[in-house]
Order: sequence, then C-alpha cells, then structure tokens
Amino acid sequence: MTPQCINSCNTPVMPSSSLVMFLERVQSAALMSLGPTSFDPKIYVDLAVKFDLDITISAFDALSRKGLNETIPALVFQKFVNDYFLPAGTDLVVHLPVDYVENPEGFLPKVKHPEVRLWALKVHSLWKNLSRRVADEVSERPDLHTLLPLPNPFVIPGSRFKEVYYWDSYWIVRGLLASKMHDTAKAIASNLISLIETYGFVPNGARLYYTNRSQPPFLSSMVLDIYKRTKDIEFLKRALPSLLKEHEFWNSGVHSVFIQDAQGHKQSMSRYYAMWNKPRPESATVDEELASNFLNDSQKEMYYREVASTAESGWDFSSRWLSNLHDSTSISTTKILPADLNTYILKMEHDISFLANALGDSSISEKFSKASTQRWSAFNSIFWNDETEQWVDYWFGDEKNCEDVPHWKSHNQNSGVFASNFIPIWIDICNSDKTIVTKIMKSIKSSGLLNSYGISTSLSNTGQQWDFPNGWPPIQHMIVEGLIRSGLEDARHFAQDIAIRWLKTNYATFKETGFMHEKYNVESCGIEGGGGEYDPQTGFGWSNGVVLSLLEEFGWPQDRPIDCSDKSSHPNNGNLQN
Ligand SMILES: OC[C@H]1O[C@H](O[C@H]2O[C@H](CO)[C@@H](O)[C@H](O)[C@H]2O)[C@H](O)[C@@H](O)[C@@H]1O
Repeated sequence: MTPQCINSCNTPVMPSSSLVMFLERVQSAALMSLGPTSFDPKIYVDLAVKFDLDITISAFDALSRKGLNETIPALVFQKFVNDYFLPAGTDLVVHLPVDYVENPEGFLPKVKHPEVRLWALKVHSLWKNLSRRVADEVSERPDLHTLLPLPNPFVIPGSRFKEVYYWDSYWIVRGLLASKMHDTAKAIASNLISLIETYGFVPNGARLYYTNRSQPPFLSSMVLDIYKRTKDIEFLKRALPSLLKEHEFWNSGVHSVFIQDAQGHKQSMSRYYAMWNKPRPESATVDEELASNFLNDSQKEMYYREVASTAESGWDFSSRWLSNLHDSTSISTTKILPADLNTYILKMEHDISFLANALGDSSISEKFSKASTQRWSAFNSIFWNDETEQWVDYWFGDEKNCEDVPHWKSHNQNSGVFASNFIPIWIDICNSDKTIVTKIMKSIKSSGLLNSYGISTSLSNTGQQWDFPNGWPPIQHMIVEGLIRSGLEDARHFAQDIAIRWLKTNYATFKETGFMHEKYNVESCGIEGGGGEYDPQTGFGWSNGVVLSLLEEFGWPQDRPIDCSDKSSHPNNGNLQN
C-alpha cells in the first residue's frame, strides 16, 4: 500500500463483532436504567457472556421496559446482568510470575540509600498485584468474551484497565528488567508479537474492541532492551518478522502521508489514524453524547474517527489535538503529523537495523539504516522549529485534492507547548548531539512545563486528562532519560533534578496509599490527599516501571532525603524554572 492523501479518500473501517455491538446495547441500557452517577461504560463491554449469544440477546430483548425511552427498570436490569454475565475481569486469572523473588540478585546496584531501597523493593513486590493470565474459557469460547486470548501471562496497567495495553507494556517491561524478571518481560513481548501475527499490528489493547487501532509503537524498543539483557537470539529470530510487519503498518495506507518539505523533497511521514468511524465501544455513551453536537452522520463519523485516532496516540485526550482549545469536538488528530510518533518510528528503524545486524541479516540492516537516515532528514525539516528550539507537531491545512502532495508551510507548525515537543531527545541520534541537547535544555527551562513534580504534559488546563496540571510517567521518563544519556554534565544535573522531584512525588503518594498512581500533579507530594488516580487493589503498572528503571539508571544520592515531609528538600520548594 502506498501513502495516502491527508484527507483520505479511502478510509478503512474494521467490521464490528456481534458480541461488541450487543454489549454496547447493554451499556446504553445500563446508563438509562442506573443513571449517570459513577457510570463507567467500559464495565459493560468487558462483561463475559455466560450462555450462547443468541440466547442472551433474546433474554435482553424480552426484558420489560417502561416509558417513552423504553427504560429497563433498575432491578430488572441488574438481575439480567447477574443472571447472564460474569463480571468484568473474571475471565482473567491472577498469576504469580515464575521469575518473581522478593529480593532479586543484582537489584538496583546504584541505590544504596536504605529508605529508597526499601521502597524500591516494595514497588518491585507490586508486580504480583498486576500479573494475570487469560482464563482457559476464553480460548475455549472466544465468542463469549471481548478479552483476546494470549499465549503467555502478562502484567496489566491496573485500576479499570484489566487487560494488556500496548504502550503501557513497554514501561512495564522496563521495570521488569530492573526487577530481573526477564522471563515475564519476554512473555509480554511474545504476546504482542503473537498479536501482530494475528492482526498485522499491535492493537491498542488485548480486547476485541481495541482491534481497530494501535497505540504508540514501542515493540522494537521492548525487543531491543530484552535482547541487550538476555542475548536470547531465538527470541530475536521470532521477533524480527513481526517488527518488519509493524513497520509496514505504520508506513503504508492511512498511517502514512506524503508531504513536500521546505527543500522541495517529497517525504513520507506517519500519523495516527484509526480504522474506525463509530463511537469507541468502551466509551460509546460518552462519544455519542458529544457527537450529538453534529448535524449529520458524515460529520459524526469524522468526529468518531478523530476520537479513536486520538486513543491510538495514547494522549486521549489533550488540547494538543484541538483546533479550538475550548471545544473538544474540534479534535483533528488525523490532520496532524505528530513529532512523537515519528520519533518512535525513527527509533524503530534504528532498532530494526541493529537487531537485523545481530541476526547477521545485513540486507535488512542496511535497508533500515537508510530508512532512518531518510526519516531523520525529513524529521528535522518538518518538525524542528528554530525559534522555540523544539520539535513541534505539523498541522495540515485544508488540503482538499487527494492528488496533491501538500507543501510544508512554517505557519502550520503547532505553536502550542507540549511535553511531546521534547520527546525526540530520548533517541540517541538527538541526545548524542551536544548542540541539540544544550538547545533543548534551555528550551525546556523556559517552556513553562517545569513543575514541582517534574514536567507537565501541556500548559493549558482544559480538564482533559493529558493536559496541565498532569504529568505522565512515560513522557517524563523519555525526556529525563534522553538528557541523562547525552553524557553532558549540565544536562545530567538538570535531568537529575527533575528525576528527584518526580521520585519524591511518587514516594509521597506511595507512602500515603501503598501504591503507585497512574499520573501525577502538584497535589501529589504527600499533601492534601495526593493527586492522580490509583486503585487500592492494584496501583499502576507504568509508574512501577518508570520508578524502577529510573532508579536503576540513576541511583539515588546517598545524602539526599526522599521524604516529602522533609521541607528542606520538598519538591514544592523547587526552583526548577531558573
Ligand atoms: O477507556 C477510555 C480509554 O482508556 C485507555 O486510555 C488510557 O489508559 C491507557 C491504559 O493505561 C493508556 O495507555 C492511555 O494512554 C490512556 O489515555 C485506552 O487506551 C483508550 O483507547 C480508551 O479509549
């Protein structure tokens, strides 16, 4: 498949399954019967069906209904759910990872501080809360479950996210490697490989309703990190064909678009683009309500596609994708070339070249080395902004004609400040260049994103979860890690300062709740109830992963207190802006 025009003429839609369509009806009925208070639409599409689908549908259709809206009385509805379904999550089985030990040999050698070490070991023990495998019934009767069968055990994000998620898995794998749980890390990557073998790409998550889109692509990073630790060549042999397939997925069809850069060269870059134009099943009631602002079906379909494409970006939702900050229906993700996505793909190309070389396949290795050189030159000409010294997203204009290759225009670079503008520093081709690192450091300092807990994702407080005041573990981590890896003394100190504040924030929430939270904000550091979300049963996987890998790479200064109650080093006394 060749790259598409930006306003695609050929817009694919994956077929929906009768199970998911039925569960969406149940979800919608639940909202009417039970009301909007504490309503989580995802619970209903995660239900496991007890009997054949046609029997269940007939029973649902036969329920008594009242009033003009044909609402099912709450007690009748609840009885139906109890009789015909197993609760969400019951088709997953708690699993004790085979390679888990309480105090792994060689664990975080750079962490000598006793309190920090104790904390790290407790975080390590949290893997047990998040480890699952798919119950046997799922492979026996896949038609009754939206959960996808997977060959190996895995680690879930936690909270309402009871299944595997693609990009969460990378941060989890990073932590597992720090925890010396190499087999679990490999099992997770192998599951994702098996999903590529089935679907041609890694779905957003391991649920039927997530198979219409992917998520930020980190499989090559996962494979590379695992290979560097284990030198397992068999694992690599199995992984490489899937990495090639995944590269093709992101560089063809709707994900790939042509643009003519400022030098007149025709370049192909990647974007987020879901193969879906309906409400997201896991949030259908929410999406339908917002779509009611549109007058006709075609506008609604375009809106739904933008929403699902934003879910593919992992940043669901953020002002980063809005053409009008105050209007969440102005979401335009498919009209954007994202700097972060193209960073991940550039890294994927480097990784594949390295891994193919390790397998002795010089022709693939050279092909991908060339592809990465090509993308790197396109990358700089499209995303780099000399004035702000950041890599910014590129917004297409109103290109109408499918035949035209749009020309790059400087005013189409997004002027908004987002943490994604600094993500490229994560990859070696950027962080090995001292001039770039110095510019980026200066730019982060003046960006306004620095906060008492680290780096916020944006400057706008829109109420969207990926906006200010929240900071998200993976984003924070890529920037810090890139600066550390630059080897520049200044950058290292600066990154260390951010990392210390971030770790203190995490420690404070951990001390308060016993768990790691999904995201962090200014309230998180041991004060006023803590910020971010967490689940008292599970905590959150990517925060475990980021904390452990940061401590592994960085250690902790022996003489520096980690406790937020020590006001002399309280993150909120920080002076990061200067
Ligand atoms: O239920 C709504 C959405 O939830 C997911 O997104 C959020 O959680 C994921 C798991 O931690 C995370 O990967 C993502 O970045 C978060 O924004 C899901 O991925 C979405 O597709 C879904 O619509």
